[in-house]
Amino acid sequence: MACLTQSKLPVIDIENLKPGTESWMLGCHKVRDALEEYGCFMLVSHELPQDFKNEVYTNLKTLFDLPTETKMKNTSDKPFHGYLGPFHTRPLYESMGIEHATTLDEVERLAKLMWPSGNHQFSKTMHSYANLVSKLEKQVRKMVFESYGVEKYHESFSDSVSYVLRMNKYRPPKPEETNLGAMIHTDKDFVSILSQNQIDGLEVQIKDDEWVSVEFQPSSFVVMATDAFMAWSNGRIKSLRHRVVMKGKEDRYSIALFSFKKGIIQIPEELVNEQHPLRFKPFDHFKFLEFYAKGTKYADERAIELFCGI
Ligand SMILES: O=C(O)CCC(=O)C(=O)O
Ligand SMILES: [Fe+2]
Repeated sequence: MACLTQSKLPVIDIENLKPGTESWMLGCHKVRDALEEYGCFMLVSHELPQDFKNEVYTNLKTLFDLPTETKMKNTSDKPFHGYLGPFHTRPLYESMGIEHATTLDEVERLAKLMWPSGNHQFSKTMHSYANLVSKLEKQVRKMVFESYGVEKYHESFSDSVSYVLRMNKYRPPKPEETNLGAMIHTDKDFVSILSQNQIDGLEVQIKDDEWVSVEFQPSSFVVMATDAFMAWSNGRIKSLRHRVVMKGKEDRYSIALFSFKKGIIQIPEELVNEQHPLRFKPFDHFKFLEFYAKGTKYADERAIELFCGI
């Protein structure tokens, strides 16, 4: 049985670091070390003041309080991009995706589907949130690229990134029901950045058999490495296994910003050498998502090994 501890994850403040300075480079190495060793870290950001966070989560509650038929109107050609309702294997969970959430028109498109005359407050708030977090995502990626000495690939990579904002709600279990909100999995995007309302429930596997329950610090996000980030790093970065376990009697809300690279992800040749022979073939990120959605054997990092491992 896995042992559960409350030990803290690395906490890294990446604000006010200027590229080119010594403190920036130190930060780059801290971020990379955390992702290699833990597959995640707690990112402190003062750009998420409590008032704004309250507004974001008030809007989330309004969204999930809508009738199921309304929420189901949000569909997408891409797997895991639309509305996902409760399911017999995960009865506590429902989730709504916004594709290209950093574009106001796209957030308004969802709002018009949900409310007859749109919802200006919702659109404005969620669009600001997506933009704020996408800046953090871009900075984290830049810092990792720099730490590996492959920053020359960062700009063109960023030009082909698209973001999905995935809003999640977990209700507490009824007696006799499972308390598992989300089963053990690794994420399939590139970098995931997660925040939550005040209800904890996220658990991460930091060593082979050690599960840690995450206590979010005020004004913080959890940054998670994914299968695609692991493959890009030629296996150096750890794809984080995680799950959600509901403990209390209150609803839990969380929001993940997922980055996807349109087209092919190449493993930088600089990351291949004698100690690190090439482990993954170049792969199409959205094709990997489709492969996973069709139902592979594994919900964890073994999925990408099957898809493009050497
Ligand atoms: O709600 C959480 O804390 C985790 C969500 C998650 O793992 C996901 O959306 O992939
Ligand atoms: Fe996840």
